[in-house]
Amino acid sequence: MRDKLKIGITGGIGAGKSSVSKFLEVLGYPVYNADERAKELVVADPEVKAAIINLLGEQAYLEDGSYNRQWVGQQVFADDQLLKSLNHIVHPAVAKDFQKWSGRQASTLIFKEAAIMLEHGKDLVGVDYIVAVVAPEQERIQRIRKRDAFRSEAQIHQIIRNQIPEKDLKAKADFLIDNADHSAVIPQVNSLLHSLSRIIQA
Ligand SMILES: CC(C)(COP(=O)(O)OP(=O)(O)OC[C@H]1O[C@@H](n2cnc3c(N)ncnc32)[C@H](O)[C@@H]1O)[C@@H](O)C(=O)NCCC(=O)NCCS
Ligand SMILES: Nc1ncnc2c1ncn2[C@@H]1O[C@H](COP(=O)(O)OP(=O)(O)OP(=O)(O)O)[C@@H](O)[C@H]1O
Repeated sequence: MRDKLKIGITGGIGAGKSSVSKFLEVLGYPVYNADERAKELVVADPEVKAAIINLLGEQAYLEDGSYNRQWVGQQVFADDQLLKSLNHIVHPAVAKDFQKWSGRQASTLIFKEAAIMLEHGKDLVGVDYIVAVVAPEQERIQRIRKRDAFRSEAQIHQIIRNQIPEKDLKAKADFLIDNADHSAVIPQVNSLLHSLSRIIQA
């Protein structure tokens, strides 16, 4: 019997990580959203903020101190090296923050949602198993065009190019959730929870 099981939820842009995470939250499970927390930490953590300004310049922040996401996104998604350097600053801070957060959770089963996960390995990300949410690339592009009107189609392709290819994601993940437009996700999440509860009780 395990005292805590940490599960990573990952997937490419528009695959449906947040939709699956929201469903888990509705069921009462704690979910740490790494993408959201990263955007808070780049403002709240003075060391992270200084390192980002050193990397990208003052323009990374707006006059009111908020993170200039749109501008930063334009810079880093078009430049692999710059994205790597930004990851190098942000990811260790997120890993530390996740560790603190998980220590505060009473639940046996907790989740961490993040875009970047299999690129780093389970140990570094601090999870025991990884769930990949997948959907066909064309459907993902259509969803993002609808959700993020400010993003050009070129940027969506740049982001996809910077994420792990779906065939590698499928091969490396411990569990898969197929979130194609017409697939039923809720029964898959229920079956995942059933498998995880068996692991906890083993
Ligand atoms: C580059 C930033 C400013 C863009 O912000 P913006 O609000 O425009 O986009 P958003 O965060 O919604 O991301 C858009 C898509 O790109 C994906 N994405 C985000 N960061 C990365 C990354 N480092 N590598 C690959 N894909 C990424 C997201 O999952 C999403 O699918 C922001 O994503 C960022 O600071 N990323 C670096 C930190 C990071 O790696 N976060 C994710 C995991 S901790
Ligand atoms: N099965 C589905 N059919 C149609 N639209 C969907 C489906 N699942 C999610 N969407 C929509 O697609 C968009 C992307 O979903 P979601 O935000 O959950 O993906 P994500 O993997 O978290 O994306 P990102 O990496 O960009 O944060 C959202 O607008 C969501 O409402």
